[in-house]
Amino acid sequence: MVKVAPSILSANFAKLGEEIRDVEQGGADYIHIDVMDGHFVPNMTIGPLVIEAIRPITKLPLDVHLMIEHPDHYISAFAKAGADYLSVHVEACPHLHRTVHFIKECGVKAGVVLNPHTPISMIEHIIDDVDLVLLMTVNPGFGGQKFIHSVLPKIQRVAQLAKERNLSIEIEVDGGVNAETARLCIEAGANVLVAGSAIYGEIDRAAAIRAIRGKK
Ligand SMILES: O=C(CO)[C@H](O)[C@H](O)COP(=O)(O)O
Ligand SMILES: [Co+2]
Repeated sequence: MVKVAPSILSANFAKLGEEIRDVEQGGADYIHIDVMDGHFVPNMTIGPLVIEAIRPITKLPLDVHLMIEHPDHYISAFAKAGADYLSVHVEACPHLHRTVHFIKECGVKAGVVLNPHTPISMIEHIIDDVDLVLLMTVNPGFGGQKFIHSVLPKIQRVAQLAKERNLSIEIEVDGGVNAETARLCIEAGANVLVAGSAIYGEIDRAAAIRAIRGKK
């Protein structure tokens, strides 16, 4: 079953509540929230306060993508704010095992994220402990970028690892996802598709979500 996670990065922040309700009514499965610190990535977005404000306005799980240095310092704040999934970049976590287990101790599902150039071998010894693997198909920091096709074999490799080890993890893809690239990701084995501009750039968000899911 393919899930769609609209990224609010491309939403109108002046009416964020309405923008979230719109995609919930349009059939979204998760709300994807991009947290950027201006250090790990060259852009700044939102913190726990905004997540706390969003929490009561939707029943959907909040899928929080941390693009920040020293994520351990902020994990409990994001957990208290109402995150359902907290995903950290392996490139930002020298003690990834500790970080993943700290997320779980905070009562939140744990995800690990790989930049386009980062090999799957980086998560071979942690994949059994996580709930979600997120593969970046753009270099993180901005919405509206072009999908990097060379990540597709990495999706296949994660799907293969999950099968070999009998893991029921979410395999999520983020960056440049539209109806056409979504199809390639699903074929490669992804089951959660993040999309910002391809959903919030359209007037009919329900139709955009259906198109990404591969339904008319
Ligand atoms: O993590 C992200 C960027 O770092 C965003 O989730 C992603 O870019 C979504 O935007 P789009 O679908 O427009 O590429
Ligand atoms: Co993201």
